[in-house]
Amino acid sequence: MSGNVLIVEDEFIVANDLRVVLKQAGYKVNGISASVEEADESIKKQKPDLVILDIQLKGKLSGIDFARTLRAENIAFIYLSANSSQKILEEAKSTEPDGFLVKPFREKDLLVSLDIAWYRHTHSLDSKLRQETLLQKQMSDISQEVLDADQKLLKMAGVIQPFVPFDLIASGTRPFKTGQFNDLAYLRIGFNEYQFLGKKEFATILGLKDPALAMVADNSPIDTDANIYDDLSAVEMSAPVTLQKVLADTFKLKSYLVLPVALHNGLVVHYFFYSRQPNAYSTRHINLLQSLKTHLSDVAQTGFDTAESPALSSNMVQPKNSAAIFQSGFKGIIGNHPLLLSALDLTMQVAPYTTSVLILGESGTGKENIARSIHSNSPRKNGPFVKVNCAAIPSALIESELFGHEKGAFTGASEKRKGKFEQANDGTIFLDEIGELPLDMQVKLLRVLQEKEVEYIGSSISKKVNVRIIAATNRNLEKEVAKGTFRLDLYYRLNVFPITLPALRERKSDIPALTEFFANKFCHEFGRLFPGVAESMMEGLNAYDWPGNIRELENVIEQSVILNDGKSKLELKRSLTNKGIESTDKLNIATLEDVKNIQRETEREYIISILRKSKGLIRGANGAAELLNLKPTTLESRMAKLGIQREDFTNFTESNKF
Ligand SMILES: Nc1ncnc2c1ncn2[C@@H]1O[C@H](COP(=O)(O)OP(=O)(O)OP(=O)(O)O)[C@@H](O)[C@H]1O
Repeated sequence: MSGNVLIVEDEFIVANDLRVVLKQAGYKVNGISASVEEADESIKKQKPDLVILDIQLKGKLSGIDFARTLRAENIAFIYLSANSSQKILEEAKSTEPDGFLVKPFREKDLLVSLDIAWYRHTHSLDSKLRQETLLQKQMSDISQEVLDADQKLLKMAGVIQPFVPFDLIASGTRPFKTGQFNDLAYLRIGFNEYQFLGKKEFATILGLKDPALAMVADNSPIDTDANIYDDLSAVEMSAPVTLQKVLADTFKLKSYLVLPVALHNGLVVHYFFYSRQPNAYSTRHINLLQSLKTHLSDVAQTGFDTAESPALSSNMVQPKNSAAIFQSGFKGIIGNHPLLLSALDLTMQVAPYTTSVLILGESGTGKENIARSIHSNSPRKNGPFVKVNCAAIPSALIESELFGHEKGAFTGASEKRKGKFEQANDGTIFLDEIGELPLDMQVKLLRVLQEKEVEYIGSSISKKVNVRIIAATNRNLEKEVAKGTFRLDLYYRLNVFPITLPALRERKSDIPALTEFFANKFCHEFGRLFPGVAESMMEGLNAYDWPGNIRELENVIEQSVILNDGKSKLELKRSLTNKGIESTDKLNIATLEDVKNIQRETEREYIISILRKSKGLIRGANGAAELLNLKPTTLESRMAKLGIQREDFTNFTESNKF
């Protein structure tokens, strides 16, 4: 990058040093400001491409305050601070900086940080602009289609969702003429699935007949401008019962945004975007919606240009059985909890671009599935998807594994070998457990990210690669940065587009669908009919906290299927209650491996007890396979996995010990 830089720093010596280094590197320095007031003046006179921003400044306002102005103006900025404490990092992070530099810093670090910041800024800005242009086009197409109002609103909901995420979208004329309730709404029930709510449905769901329905709607505040309500309980105070309050109670909504739009016939239609997240909306959303006002007005024109809405006769879009929610475009991803859907929105938003993605979430939350979805929804889908588990490769081999080696580069390198980056050429590389990468490898990875080329061990020739990078970790990388075990520059480079996956305990409403999905899968795998899940088991699954997330649930269901007799409903074979968690604490369960060990042990004990009954007989009448209703070959392979030997049970007597 070479462009205009503004330095906002109150220590003159540091600021002057920066100016010299930047000039030598070919940047134009717009000026030095020692306070937010000075910096404000400066950006009004000449807009810089990038700002280097000290956190502690002269005057009342800090760099963090100024960062909000820069964000609103879309100017890239890097923080400069003598303090990289967790608290400052957290506060600074909330302003979405393009980089962070800790004083004292080396000249090289400064230049690398500027490069990374510019990359991050232009990439996210570029992709935002591209997407918003596409949104304008889609909205214009929808407004011109010949469709009923409810169908137009449905289509619009689908295209707006990634930009203004909502759980419920509604539109209706305001102010109300009593008796003419004509709101249309869609409740989000899947990634691309919405349930229609018209007058009839509102009346049923809210338990109100028409005059009451219209009265409740009339009680609601009528906004003349776009507005955000962060706290739906505050709305409750302003009127006895409002439509917003009833909707919030019914659908557990926490915040909403309202946008009034004038129609050609003089009526005003209000669009409402409701979210289950508190503080879900900001002026950024309002600005975007304002830019779509013409299309929003055209869309509403169809439905609200006469007194009676044609959509009132519309049918409800039937929700699918909640037990079988497969999200379209996402292979093997089950569930429709709003937190999961938000992560899927981000996945679809970023998929078409080459932007690096960082997937965050506890172990077993489905990070790999998301990485695969990004790849399969990208233009690289026909290219390779190469997974590297950074935690599983011995540190001595990581470099050759990632970048390849020449023949004879080290002892044992008898052949020239391509590294994973080259194998992933024209496709995607998925760096799982990136938090485990040793520091020296982090430097090398940063180089690949910057130069887009790899160097084999034992060779000085670089090779260009065209690879999209997706990284994942279950660690808190900011903490690792503060501890000094993860490089700040690499963190910023990877963190261009973070996607956080919820833990299973945060999306418990998805447990029944996941349970049914896994139970079906394992019954099919073991050649059994699926007899259903016992109510007691479902209660146990819902009450548990799932430290191992979906992977642990999958293991528990597999175990229940194996240990089930194939006729009765599935039962839990070990206690999963929160009491169980206390006891697991006592058992010192710290990792997923500990959880798996307990599961293995339970299964082992159960199979042993059956083998005792059958006196070591596996096949035939009264054999263990029959008692367990398993194929003998399946039982034998489980026994081999669990280290159980049949011979130990032939001539079994009570004195035998295991
Ligand atoms: N939404 C989902 N629906 C159904 N199955 C899922 C879902 N998410 C994950 N799984 C399954 O759960 C298991 C664990 O998922 P995955 O390996 O992607 O997790 P992870 O977060 O990458 O774990 P780790 O951090 O340990 O690498 C896999 O078998 C995966 O197929």
